[in-house]
Amino acid sequence: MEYISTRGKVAARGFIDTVLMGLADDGGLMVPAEIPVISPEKLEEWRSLSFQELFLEIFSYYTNDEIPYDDLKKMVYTSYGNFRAPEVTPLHRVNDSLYVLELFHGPTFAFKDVALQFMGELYSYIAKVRGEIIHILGATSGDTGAAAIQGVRGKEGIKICILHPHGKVSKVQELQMTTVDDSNVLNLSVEGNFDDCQKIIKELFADLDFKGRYHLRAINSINFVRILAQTVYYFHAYLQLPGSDQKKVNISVPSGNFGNIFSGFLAQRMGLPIHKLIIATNENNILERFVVTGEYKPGSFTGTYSPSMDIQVASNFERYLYYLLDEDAEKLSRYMGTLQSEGAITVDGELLARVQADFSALGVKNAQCLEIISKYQQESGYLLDPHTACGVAAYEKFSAPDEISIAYATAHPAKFDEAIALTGIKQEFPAPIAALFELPQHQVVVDHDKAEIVRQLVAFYG
Ligand SMILES: Cc1ncc(COP(=O)(O)O)c(C=O)c1O
Ligand SMILES: N[C@@H](CCOP(=O)(O)O)C(=O)O
Repeated sequence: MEYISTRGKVAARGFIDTVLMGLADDGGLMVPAEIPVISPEKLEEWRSLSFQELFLEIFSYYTNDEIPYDDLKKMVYTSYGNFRAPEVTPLHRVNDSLYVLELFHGPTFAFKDVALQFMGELYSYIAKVRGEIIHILGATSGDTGAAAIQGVRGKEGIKICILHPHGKVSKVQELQMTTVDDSNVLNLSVEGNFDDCQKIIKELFADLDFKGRYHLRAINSINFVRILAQTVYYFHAYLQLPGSDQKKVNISVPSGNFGNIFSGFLAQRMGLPIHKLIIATNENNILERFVVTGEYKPGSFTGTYSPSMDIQVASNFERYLYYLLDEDAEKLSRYMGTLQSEGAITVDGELLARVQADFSALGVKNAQCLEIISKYQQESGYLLDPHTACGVAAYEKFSAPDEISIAYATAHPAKFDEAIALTGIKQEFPAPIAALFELPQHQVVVDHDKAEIVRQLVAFYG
């Protein structure tokens, strides 16, 4: 398997070089040159596999044996050994037509742990085997940062710096990141929003001299391995679901940076028979507007009860656009140029019809988010986090009687008690979360100023 850039201007790379490159050197995103297709017979064989076994099967199509099987197996079993559920990502039945896939049983109680526990092991392996220096630079609206730090804290040969928007992450998210006192971790708390943080790190990755000199590596979903690791639970969820061989199966995905839903799009292209892929967003509804009208136009930033999805510029949208444009890198580059120069792009006619066949989308208002949390708590005793509640609201809008839906529970409700408390529901924090409130915090608050951030990075990476 070779990997190429959506913008078509980097030479094809292997698996490990693609991981190390992160953002493609031409400013695009790396994608597999060809998506492997899994036959229905093979899928049936996979029904009995554990999460870890499925992971190894799926990765075998992508890694070109650059990592010996036993080494990969060891990394996979280590990554998921500390999850609190033996199934890693268990399915919870809410009612006959709705299941919730609990993606929050990892160390930081959010879906990011699934890919980032593995990426921590992978980077550590690459540092040892290839002698590569791994200086991770990431941006977060709260969950990626916590999970990435947890995945690499204290690991030899790795340093990690995470930018988060100051005061715009939940208290638990902030504590998860800033109470880590390992010397290989730097938290920069940026006066700005997530889009500002993401813009700065993308500019630094695009500065090839800076990227090379300081060995910058990506953990955000611009890195293809994040996307690939997330496809595993699409397969696992579908194959675990009772009745998935008889009924149409929809998957509703709380979405912000478009990474999780893009993993679903990839799984679908690999042959997983997902019926509707549903994009659930909040009041930052750029993705809903795109699916409904064809216009992709970052708007003004709104703070919501689901802060991890407070994103206007969705990184992986470029990967989707590349496939929508039939893998035409020149056309894609023109569209991205227009987005840059005019602040918006529009698709219409046959292209828009294809977008609407690929996705359904709903932007959920704050009030509806809280109503859904209260409703499901009262009706079934199941407490949804605010992001998951957006996914459940979208399931309610788009599911038909002959279908089963899986809504992704992307975080544990304890991470977002500020919103849960507004419903009047009192929750008990799991012990590892409660313990965070006793620990000292380590972070540097910086202005939204690239030069200042660069000074911090140079001092940290050395
Ligand atoms: C809890 C939660 N739900 C949903 C999302 C959105 O996922 P994505 O950015 O992959 O679209 C995020 C952030 O990524 C998140 O942390
Ligand atoms: N919601 C995310 C934003 C970053 O997304 P990523 O998937 O590109 O890492 C977060 O929690 O930080």
